[in-house]
Amino acid sequence: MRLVGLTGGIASGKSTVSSLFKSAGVPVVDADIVARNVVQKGTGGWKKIVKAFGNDILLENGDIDRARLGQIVFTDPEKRKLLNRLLAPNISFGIFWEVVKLWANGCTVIVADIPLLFETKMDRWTNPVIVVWVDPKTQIERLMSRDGCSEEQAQNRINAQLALDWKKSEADIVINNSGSLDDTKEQFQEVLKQVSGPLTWKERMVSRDGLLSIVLCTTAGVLLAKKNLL
Ligand SMILES: CC(C)(COP(=O)(O)OP(=O)(O)OC[C@H]1O[C@@H](n2cnc3c(N)ncnc32)[C@H](O)[C@@H]1O)[C@@H](O)C(=O)NCCC(=O)NCCS
Ligand SMILES: Nc1ncnc2c1ncn2[C@@H]1O[C@H](COP(=O)(O)OP(=O)(O)OP(=O)(O)O)[C@@H](O)[C@H]1O
Repeated sequence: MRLVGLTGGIASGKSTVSSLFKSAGVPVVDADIVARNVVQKGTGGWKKIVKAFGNDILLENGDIDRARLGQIVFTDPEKRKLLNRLLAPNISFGIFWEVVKLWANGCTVIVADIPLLFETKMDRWTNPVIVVWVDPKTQIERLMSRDGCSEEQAQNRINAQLALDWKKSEADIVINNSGSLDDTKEQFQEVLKQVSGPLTWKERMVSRDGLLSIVLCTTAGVLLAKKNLL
């Protein structure tokens, strides 16, 4: 199985590229969705947040007030570290579980869209790593326009992550999303070819069918050896 890492900076275009993967039939695990699910009302993640940040962090219906929590953690690095530390195990396990489900269904190429792939060192699990890059001016403009936030708020969010240029330097594949959507789609076609190329023998071994073959061959080998010995 090939687990492709897809990352970048906030509003650099990860979701845009992951939609292209989905349209091409490649399954995507979305860490932002996992991160939302693990803090649903009553879950372990929700309890940890309420304990650490107090009842003030809740909306009237008991859900986490994401806008409020965002305001806190994107302006206070210590609070952000605390939130990250609390949720990291839940999020990594959630991502792992989504991958296992796809693996069990026989998927051989899976994309993991993880904004904090490098920050959480999850890049160790993925190969290749795709970084969706955008120039700083376009990034801040798109972020402000999508989230309706001020330049200062947008900059705080950008500063909460490792520098996008550094991520670019660590990437196996870079998609430059500073231009038009068509431009990105064109680059994507090349990336898709690379990512869906033939699996290496190691990747074949860890795919579901590869592992099943190993188990079957080993069992057959043991049975044959036993028969010969008797
Ligand atoms: C702070 C929260 C409540 C803000 O919620 P909101 O709905 O406004 O944003 P959303 O979850 O859609 O995230 C938008 C983007 O913000 C960035 N981001 C989110 N959390 C973080 C973080 N802890 N540090 C840096 N950037 C972050 C990512 O690029 C993400 O794609 C929320 O992002 C959260 O709970 N974050 C902690 C969980 C986490 O680490 N998520 C990232 C998954 S790897
Ligand atoms: N090539 C493009 N041209 C114009 N707008 C774009 C392009 N790519 C993305 N956008 C817009 O920029 C915004 C950010 O893109 P997107 O949501 O894909 O980023 P993201 O990296 O997934 O963000 P986040 O880190 O917050 O999850 C969106 O409003 C999207 O529609």
